[in-house]
Amino acid sequence: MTHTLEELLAGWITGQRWFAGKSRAISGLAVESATPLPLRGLEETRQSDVAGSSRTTGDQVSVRHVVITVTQGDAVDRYQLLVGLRPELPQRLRHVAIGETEEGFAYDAVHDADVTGVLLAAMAGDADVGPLRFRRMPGTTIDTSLRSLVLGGEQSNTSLVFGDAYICKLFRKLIPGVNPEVEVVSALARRGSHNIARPYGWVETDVDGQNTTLAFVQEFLPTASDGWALALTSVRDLYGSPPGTPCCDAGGDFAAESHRLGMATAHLHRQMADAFPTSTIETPEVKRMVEGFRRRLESAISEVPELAAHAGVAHRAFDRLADIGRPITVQRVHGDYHLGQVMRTPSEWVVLDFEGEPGQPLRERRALDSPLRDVAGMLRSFDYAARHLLFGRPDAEALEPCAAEWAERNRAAFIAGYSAGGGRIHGDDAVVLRALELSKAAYEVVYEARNRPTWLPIPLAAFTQAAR
Ligand SMILES: Nc1ncnc2c1ncn2[C@@H]1O[C@H](COP(=O)(O)OP(=O)(O)O)[C@@H](O)[C@H]1O
Ligand SMILES: O=P(O)(O)O[C@H]1O[C@H](CO)[C@@H](O[C@H]2O[C@H](CO)[C@@H](O)[C@H](O)[C@H]2O)[C@H](O)[C@H]1O
Repeated sequence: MTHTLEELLAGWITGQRWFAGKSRAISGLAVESATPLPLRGLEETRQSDVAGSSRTTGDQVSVRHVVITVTQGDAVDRYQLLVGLRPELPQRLRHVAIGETEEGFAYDAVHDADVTGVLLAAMAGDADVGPLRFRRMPGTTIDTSLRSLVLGGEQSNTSLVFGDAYICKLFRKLIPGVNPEVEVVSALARRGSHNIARPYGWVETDVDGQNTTLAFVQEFLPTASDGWALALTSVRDLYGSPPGTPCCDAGGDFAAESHRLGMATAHLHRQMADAFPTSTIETPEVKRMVEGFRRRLESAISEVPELAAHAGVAHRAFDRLADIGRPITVQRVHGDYHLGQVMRTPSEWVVLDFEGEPGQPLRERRALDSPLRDVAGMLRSFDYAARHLLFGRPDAEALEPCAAEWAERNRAAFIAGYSAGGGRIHGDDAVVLRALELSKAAYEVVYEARNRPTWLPIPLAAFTQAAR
């Protein structure tokens, strides 16, 4: 029996890791637009590029870019999909089937390397396809012959890696407006920054009358390792060393890398300050910012009541910031800075994912903020790296001082690197940093409670440490 695409999608979408509304029932799902993508051009490119290849797209395959609206109670969210249609689904695509429609078998075409090249081809040609605008970054050329694989392990977006040259991130949930990632990375690329992955192009359309980013293609860094994995290797080395070994003597000390990362962060902040407006906020605005921190804390407590026991230390830190009595410099920042967002290439630290904190409104994610917000984010991340590996270890309590020492050593190295790179941290900036760290920890408490409850002790420990 065949179904409409809407009926099929309502069942299928709840099983997708990027679908943000898993906890609520779907009361309506509608296809807002379905734009056929031009595979014929792709086929011609492929056939000339890959002579003798069996990878033909064939006339019987079609792919549509589909925007759906999903209604859940009062909330109406938009998501984008690439829906493929084939008369029959080959074995390799059965795991991504959506279901049988009158037009054929529908499937999630991001997994179909025979057709995803259309994204690169359209971008290379600066094509307008119905309401979709594919754009190539001026000054770049795009190899349209590469085949894609979906990167595993993602949550809110889907990334396709083409060959080992490009990574194309599809922003699944559509938030009207230009994605900060495209905005920031493009601006930094124009300034010749070495600390970003080179942008190649993007896809945009109008949503609610606003130019809205659908996808972004950047250089893929095939030989780079992410900061989180590197830091964990260092922590593992330390925990595997004979008891009493100081961090600096354990194999795999990370402090020199943390220092370099601090320098790279300062350079990036300088480049962002050059590329976008900067300002200062005076006492009334500082107080308003602090009120925002308090609201975040209260809302975190309502979701995770055990945080209430730690509210005192946070409020004291917020009071000190409210009374700082001097203006605070603000600029565009990364906004969700942590070790999983940075990659070490053989020559540089490269920073990814300039989207800001997921779930925050676009206006807030683009707002000018203290660059120390990013410093605070990374400091929290060192704490996470040190403590995460204590979970489930019988000797966790004995290792606790090691964890604290590793985190402190790397936090200090990062701050020293940040200053050496020209980042401003002195005098009472410690007051700003502390408040920002505890506000971030409150965000993390909610993040962990919702996503990884077993990790909740990590951000909670930030409050006990601050009380010491
Ligand atoms: N340019 C890149 N080169 C290599 N790997 C990348 C690149 N961009 C992202 N990745 C990998 O994909 C992961 C998720 O990327 P990210 O931009 O943080 O996506 P998300 O917004 O879904 O968190 C990163 O942790 C990294 O492992
Ligand atoms: O990378 P995302 O933009 O999806 O960020 C979200 O997920 C992060 C977890 O992957 C989360 O980061 C927290 O966990 C990290 C370890 O996994 C740790 O290094 C970070 O310091 C900690 O905040 C991030 O907060 C969230 O927005």
